[in-house]
Amino acid sequence: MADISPAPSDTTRAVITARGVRKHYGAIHAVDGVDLDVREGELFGLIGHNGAGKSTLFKMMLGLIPLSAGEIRIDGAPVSGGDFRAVRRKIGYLPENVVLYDNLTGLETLHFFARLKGVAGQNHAALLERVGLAHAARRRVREYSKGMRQRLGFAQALLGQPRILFLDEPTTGLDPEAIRGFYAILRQLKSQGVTTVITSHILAEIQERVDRLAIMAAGQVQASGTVQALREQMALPLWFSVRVAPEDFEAVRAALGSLPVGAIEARDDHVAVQCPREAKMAVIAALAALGDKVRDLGVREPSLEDVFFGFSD
Ligand SMILES: Nc1ncnc2c1ncn2[C@@H]1O[C@H](COP(=O)(O)OP(=O)(O)OP(=O)(O)O)[C@@H](O)[C@H]1O
Repeated sequence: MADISPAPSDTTRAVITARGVRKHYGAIHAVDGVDLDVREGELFGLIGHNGAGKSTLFKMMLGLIPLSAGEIRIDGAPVSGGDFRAVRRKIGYLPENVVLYDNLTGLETLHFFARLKGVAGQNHAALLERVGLAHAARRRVREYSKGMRQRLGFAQALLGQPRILFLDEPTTGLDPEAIRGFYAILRQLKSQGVTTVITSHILAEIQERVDRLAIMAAGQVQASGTVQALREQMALPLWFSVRVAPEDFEAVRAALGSLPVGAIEARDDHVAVQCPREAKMAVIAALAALGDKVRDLGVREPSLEDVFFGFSD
């Protein structure tokens, strides 16, 4: 399901800023000079190979581990400064491996985390219902499935109605329906101005849903922007799928003969045409001139996976 709410404009204030951020563990440069701005109300994706530095960057943004160099500000406050305590209360965090206590029920878990976070006055039963766990509120976590644990982890991140959410691989273990429900909640939160940073390895899931994203590799941001901007920056070709009768395959070739298209491959009931973005409209015009011979036409944009491999390899 595509996110149809508008992306925050370029002028929206940055809630998270990172400048020259580094984290070294001895000789390992886990994060190696990251500059990043995340705007208020934005749903921002952070993607990268295993070990690219995403979780380390998250932990620094949360003030959980010190920076080796650089500066991160959340809501204007440096994460290493005294003012960050107050900002910390506005942040919700779902770690990659959320630690839950098997002997507690779902409700008790939320009470426990609420005390730990110092937030009171929230209806925990309603929060469990929001993440689809109302039926399991009084069951012990030891009886929870992987997806239920993940939902409970998400619920704890939402305690205290945070304005900024850091979610590290939040959809791991969720079934497709739960993933939809999860993003529906993120959209609601976004409409209330909540800023969310999310990591995921499931690129197909993230590409339709984030406003902007950053691709990390070897501790650095290789590229950032909207999925469409990254596609254009990579100048990856599109693919047309032109459905025609086999006897008309040659007519398609001939119609495209003078255009700067790439591969033209005849398949079962269609011709696949690789096309640079700038030739897209000329190709459509040439195919339209074939009239009824063209029975159907599809265009496949490069996927986020194509873009990802282009930037991260
Ligand atoms: N406490 C630590 N001590 C030493 N090296 C570490 C530590 N934490 C992370 N690293 C190293 O830093 C690099 C980045 O790790 P990080 O966990 O940030 O990657 P990631 O992008 O979150 O990976 P994944 O997608 O697998 O979760 C890796 O090489 C990792 O081994």
